[in-house]
Amino acid sequence: MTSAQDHQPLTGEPHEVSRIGVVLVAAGRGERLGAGKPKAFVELGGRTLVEHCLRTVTSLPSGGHLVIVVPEHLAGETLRLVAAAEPTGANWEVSVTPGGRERHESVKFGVDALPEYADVVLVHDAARPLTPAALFARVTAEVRRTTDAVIPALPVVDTLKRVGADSIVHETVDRAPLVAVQTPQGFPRELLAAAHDRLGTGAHDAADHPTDDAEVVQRAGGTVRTVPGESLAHKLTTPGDLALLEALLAAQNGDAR
Ligand SMILES: Nc1ccn([C@@H]2O[C@H](COP(=O)(O)OP(=O)(O)OP(=O)(O)O)[C@@H](O)[C@H]2O)c(=O)n1
Ligand SMILES: C[C@](O)(CO)[C@H](O)COP(=O)(O)O
Repeated sequence: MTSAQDHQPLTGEPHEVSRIGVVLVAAGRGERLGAGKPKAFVELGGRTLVEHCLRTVTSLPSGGHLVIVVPEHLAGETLRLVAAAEPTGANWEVSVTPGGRERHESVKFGVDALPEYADVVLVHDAARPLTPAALFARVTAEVRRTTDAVIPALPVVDTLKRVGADSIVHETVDRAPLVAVQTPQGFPRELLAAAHDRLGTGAHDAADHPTDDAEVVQRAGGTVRTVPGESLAHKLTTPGDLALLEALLAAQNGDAR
């Protein structure tokens, strides 16, 4: 496992140095959205979330391998979406693999499906369909510079309160050291793979599920750094987020005209 202390540059043959692995996790059920279908296959501006992410990732000039992790029964549909996607000219291979019951299992299956050459791996939620390509590039550059785990983060802007089960406010929480984190989260491949191997895919107590890969790496002793996140990387979780993302997309399209 690449430890946090190693700090060796990630090098290899010239062709291999720049190509990355991206795991797009899209195998969730989308229960909080309640759209009647898995969230990653919901449409935003006429395209599924999977298609939005596919277009962004395959526009990245590094090239590499994108593995899309989906519910098993939607693997065929996903392959059709990939086949129908406009070519980007970048050097990307795309594959599709079935996910697991929990997010961390889906990530592990995705990492296992990547080719050997992918020495840097980005894990991205399909639920963040408008994430700009610049954020993928920012995270990748910081992983290569530091050989640590790197996650995008935004400052928390609301006043925060700790509330009891009785709805009574107990205290105001100092927000200064708190951030809200996003994806893509980037890792030296060996660090991520070893941390997921250590966690395993067996049944875990629901309260003990890591909600992101940075947590998986931290549990294995790795260092996690932050880079500035992007408001466009907003996550689709509830129906209210869909309206917000539609508005962001419309503003983006308006800007492009
Ligand atoms: N077993 C799972 C669970 C989640 N995900 C993916 O992880 C990302 C973040 O998860 P979340 O927003 O929690 O999505 P869902 O699990 O689909 O949502 P919910 O918890 O509301 O069911 C999503 O892109 C989702 O598709 C996954 O690939 N496999
Ligand atoms: C990974 C993640 O997107 C980071 O913000 C997020 O933690 C996953 O979704 P959840 O809503 O926390 O399950």
